[in-house]
Amino acid sequence: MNNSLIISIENLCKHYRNADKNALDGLNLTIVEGEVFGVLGPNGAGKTTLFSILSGILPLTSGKVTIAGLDLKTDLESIKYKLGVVPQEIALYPSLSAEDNLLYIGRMYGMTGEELKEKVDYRIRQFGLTEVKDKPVKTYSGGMKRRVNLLGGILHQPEVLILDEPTEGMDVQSRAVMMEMLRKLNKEEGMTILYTSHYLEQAEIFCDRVAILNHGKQLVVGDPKDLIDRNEDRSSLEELFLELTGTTIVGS
Ligand SMILES: Nc1ncnc2c1ncn2[C@@H]1O[C@H](COP(=O)(O)OP(=O)(O)OP(=O)(O)O)[C@@H](O)[C@H]1O
Repeated sequence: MNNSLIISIENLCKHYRNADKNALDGLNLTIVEGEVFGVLGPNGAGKTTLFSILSGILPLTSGKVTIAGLDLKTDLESIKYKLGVVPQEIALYPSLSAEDNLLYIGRMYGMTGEELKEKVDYRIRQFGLTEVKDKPVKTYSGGMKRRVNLLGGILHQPEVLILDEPTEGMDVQSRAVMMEMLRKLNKEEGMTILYTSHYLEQAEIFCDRVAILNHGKQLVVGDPKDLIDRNEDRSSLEELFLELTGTTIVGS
């Protein structure tokens, strides 16, 4: 990990029409290249809103966001190629195979021919999907579909990977496989990862830094171990989360 800034969020606010308060209320975060950054918070804290803005799905109300030096307001088209966005829902055609789904996604990113084929083959081998690659996705286990879904988000070799609850609803074993894939992408390929999870134990181990949000504001940002150690009576991120938000996280 080096110290170059890859995402900068300055005074970001989001106000939904007819809402009585801001969903994001003056958020300031910086994320450096190669970092694994966790955005944590109870239901309604603003995590999905933040990720939707960073992914270009939702417009921001005010503030400034840059990704890889590009301004989100004016350079969205170029940013699209720097970002890999992996939604929680499976964004695949069920009757197509993993290979055909990935070829299709690759073409949407402008890849073609041998280059595309090689990239798809490589990812399929790398993440242990060779045996099932020709079978329709609808015949896969839930965990396997989520793995293919992830591959769809990284085929174009993004600099930043944005994941909303990548292991939500998975069994323990599939969760471990998914986390190992993400660890590889971060450690071996240097992908910056921005992720949210309800699994605080997982976030504590996986993240270089976390931000805990509530009501659209950041309550604390830092290395989870340092944050926990600031109070010697505290022994986990879960305890810190409870202290700050007054709630245990739903879903853990
Ligand atoms: N389309 C919308 N219109 C109005 N208000 C919205 C809309 N989407 C979200 N909100 C509100 O914005 C706030 C932040 O919601 P958001 O979904 O970003 O939170 P979250 O942290 O992702 O929650 P969860 O963990 O439940 O997914 C909440 O108060 C929510 O009710």
